[in-house]
Amino acid sequence: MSALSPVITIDGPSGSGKGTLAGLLSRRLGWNFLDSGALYRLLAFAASNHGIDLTNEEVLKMLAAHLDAQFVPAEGNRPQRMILEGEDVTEVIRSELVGAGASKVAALPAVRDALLQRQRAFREAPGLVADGRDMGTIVFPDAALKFFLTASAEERARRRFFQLKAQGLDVNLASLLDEIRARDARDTQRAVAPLVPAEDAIQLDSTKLSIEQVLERILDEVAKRDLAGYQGR
Ligand SMILES: Nc1ncnc2c1ncn2[C@@H]1O[C@H](COP(=O)(O)OP(=O)(O)OP(=O)(O)O)[C@@H](O)[C@H]1O
Ligand SMILES: Nc1ccn([C@H]2C[C@H](O)[C@@H](COP(=O)(O)O)O2)c(=O)n1
Repeated sequence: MSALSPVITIDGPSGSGKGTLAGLLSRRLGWNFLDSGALYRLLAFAASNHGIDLTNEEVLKMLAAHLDAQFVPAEGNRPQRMILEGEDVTEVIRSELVGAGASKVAALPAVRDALLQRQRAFREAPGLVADGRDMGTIVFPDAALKFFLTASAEERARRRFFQLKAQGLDVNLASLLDEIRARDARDTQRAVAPLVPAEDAIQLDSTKLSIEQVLERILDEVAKRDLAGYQGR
C-alpha cells in the first residue's frame, strides 16, 4: 500500500488570509492546493443560477454530488481558475453575496457529506495545502501540520474593503464588518463541522502581521518538520 501524501491545513474565519497564504505556501512547496471554500461558493452560485432554494437540503445534496466544476491550477502569474458548467466564474464567486450563500449551504450536513470525498481527492503527490474551515478537524484530521489563522473582525473587514475596492467595486466598510460578523456567527455556531481550531493546530493571529510575516512563520514551522525534504527558506 502506498503512503498517503502529506497535507498542511490552514483554517480560519473569512478574511484571515488563509487563501492567500495557502496559495503562496503551495507554490513555494510545489504542492497541490485545495481552496475548499470555493467548492461551497460554486455550489451556492450554481444553486442560485438554477433557482434552487439555499435551504433545500435534498436538492442541494444532489447538486453537490454532481457539481460540474473544475479547478484549473495556477500557472506562472495566472492564479487558479474555477470553471462551473463550462464557464470561468473565478471572479464572480468571490462576492460577499456568494460567500454568504456558501456559508448557508455549508451548514447542511448532507451537502458537507456530498463534498467530502471530492475534497479528499485533492490529496495527491507530492503533497497538498488545503484551506477552509474544517480542513484540520474533519477533512484531513491526520494532516502533518495544521494552522488556524485569525485576525480581528475589524482588520478582516478592512482587508476585504481594500480587496474589493481594488476590483473597482463600490463597497462600504460598516456593511462589510456586519457581513463578516454574520458569517463568523453562522460558520462557528453550526451543528456540523463548525469553525473551530483543531486541538493540534498552531494558532496565528495575523492582525498586526503582513502577508510576508505570516508566510515566514508558517515556513519556519514547515522547516522544523521532515515534510517532503523541505529544509527552510
Ligand atoms: N496579513 C495580512 N495583512 C494584510 N492583508 C492581508 C493579510 N492576509 C491577507 N490579506 C489580504 O486580505 C484579503 C483577504 O485575504 P484572503 O482572501 O486570503 O482571506 P481568506 O481567509 O481566504 O478569506 P475567505 O475565507 O473569505 O476566502 C486579501 O486582499 C489579502 O491580500
Ligand atoms: N472547509 C470549508 C470551507 C468553506 N466553508 C463555508 C463557510 C464559508 O463562509 C463559505 C465560503 O468560504 P470562503 O471562500 O470564504 O473560505 O464556505 C465551510 O463551511 N467549510
